[in-house]
Amino acid sequence: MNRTELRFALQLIGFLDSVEDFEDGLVKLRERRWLVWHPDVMAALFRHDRELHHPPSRTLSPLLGNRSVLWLDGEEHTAYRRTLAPMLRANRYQALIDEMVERSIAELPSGDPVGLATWTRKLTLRIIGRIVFGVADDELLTAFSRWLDRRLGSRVRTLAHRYLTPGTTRFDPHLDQMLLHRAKTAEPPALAACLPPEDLRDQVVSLLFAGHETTASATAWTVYWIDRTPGLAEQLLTDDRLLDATIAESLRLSPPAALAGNRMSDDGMVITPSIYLAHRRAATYDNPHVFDPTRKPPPPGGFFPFGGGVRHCPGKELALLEIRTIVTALLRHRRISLTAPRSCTPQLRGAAMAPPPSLAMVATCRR
Ligand code: HEM
Repeated sequence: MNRTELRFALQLIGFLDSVEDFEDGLVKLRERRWLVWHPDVMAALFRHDRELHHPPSRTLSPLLGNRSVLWLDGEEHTAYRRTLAPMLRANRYQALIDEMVERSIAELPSGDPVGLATWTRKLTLRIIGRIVFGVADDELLTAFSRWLDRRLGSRVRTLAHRYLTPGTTRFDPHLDQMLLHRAKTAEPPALAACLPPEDLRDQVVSLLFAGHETTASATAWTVYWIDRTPGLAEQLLTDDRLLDATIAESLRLSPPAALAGNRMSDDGMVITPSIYLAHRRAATYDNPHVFDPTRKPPPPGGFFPFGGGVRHCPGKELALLEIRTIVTALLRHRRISLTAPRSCTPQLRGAAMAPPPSLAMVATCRR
């Protein structure tokens, strides 16, 4: 590994910040591997995505398994996406999400701090757990979170998991057994009943993982930006379009996934799209570091928090519905303030950017 790749691997956000001003919007990481974020290159890449390969992530494949949807390719991938699409349609789950959000907010202590990202992670995992299994099982989800946290719960753990014993499978047989039992006994129309039985473990783990980490971070970042913007919380109570613009602007400035999945050409050239850098490009956005929900829409290839091409996130609408529902309910029922909003360096969990665990929310009941 050369110096550039080492910095990219060990200090992802620091490295991305250091190349932010590269006008070409691309940087060579090593021979035949490029990091790209120029909007024209991104738009072309996503247009030709079907012709490219999608190699497994070195960090995630030992956890999610080799048969995860995240790196299935070709016809298998297309068929799997076709099965998944109707099961992830957001409007099927509005009532379920409303109920779970109301319950989680009612459980919040009034006036006492709770870790913001920890709370959103627990709630979004409960929601995707119900969607996948059809029933609530907090014990199983707690065991799943613990297993994931041991591997990706901090930057140090992510790096240790990735580089100390690279490629070693990190399944937990006991947890897998519990997940498979739950998935096999799921009542239709729960999602697990529609998954291919031969890859069930890898697909269940992938959906639980992809379906909550990013949504939890996006929700927490949205609450963070609302807290940092005087007067915004009150405006959002009556302006739904401003709420959607606020969520979009939070996804721009604090994208939960700093990178989209690697793409590889037939001759082995690897391209890593950087969502983080595309969203901060000065030639694309005026004052890119300023949070401004009234911005005009970005050009094609300039905004892609959910990735793009044939791998674009199938949970996008579901995620946006969750974020909208959680933020609206929080603002309606509670007066929110954050305890450490100025020291908010993102925490890396895998390639996901979450607010640090020290960022706490105080949610006082509205009278
Ligand atoms: C704010 C929340 C979310 C963000 C920012 C996000 C972001 C992403 C990104 C960047 C990718 C990679 C796309 C690419 O390589 O071009 C992806 C893939 C994926 N996401 Fe999401 N995601 C979110 C929520 C969800 C939810 C709720 C689900 C529900 C299960 C989900 C399921 C998936 C799956 C299965 C893939 C793999 C798709 C494939 O490779 O074909 N995501 N997501």
